[in-house]
Amino acid sequence: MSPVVGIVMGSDSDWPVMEAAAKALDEFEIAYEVDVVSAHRMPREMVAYGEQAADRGLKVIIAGAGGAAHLPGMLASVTPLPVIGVPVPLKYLDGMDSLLSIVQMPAGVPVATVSVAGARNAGLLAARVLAAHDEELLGRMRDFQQELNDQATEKGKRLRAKAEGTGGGFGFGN
Ligand SMILES: Nc1c(C(=O)O)ncn1[C@@H]1O[C@H](COP(=O)(O)O)[C@@H](O)[C@H]1O
Repeated sequence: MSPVVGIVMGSDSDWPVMEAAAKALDEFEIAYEVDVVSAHRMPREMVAYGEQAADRGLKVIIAGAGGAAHLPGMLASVTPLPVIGVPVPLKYLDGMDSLLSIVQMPAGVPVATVSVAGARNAGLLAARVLAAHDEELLGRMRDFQQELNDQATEKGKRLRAKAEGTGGGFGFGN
């Protein structure tokens, strides 16, 4: 299967965070590619990647970067595809620098920014974008959401049982 999602990052040091996006796509059996593409360190290659992405068959780009994280925004400026930005936290500033570098895009150049280190949600959001035009994938996303619902309900049940054991505990669910 040829990749429909491009997962790119400013450095291979971002992979421990970005891996969660790949895992989410694996769960939905969505084909993706992974690469290092840095706006700062390899600007010409970055522009080429963004310009060619749609013609190569990609439908969504997930771009993660840390610090002065210009990669997601720069990619969004050269591709018509949806770009999801992942702020990668570095040693200093707890990812606030990455978040603010990605989230405040000028009007006309959107980047869908997820939370700091929120690569799993980036993968899930990419799956939802693809599911909008894919009934089968949409069904799997619904199943996934039901599973989340069931898990949360189960957690509530366990918590109430535990609280009842200590003399307290009540809830609206049964
Ligand atoms: N933010 C960017 C960009 C960019 O935005 O083009 N290129 C690399 N980087 C970031 O620099 C950090 C440190 O990289 P190194 O670990 O290679 O020194 C990484 O988080 C990377 O995403």
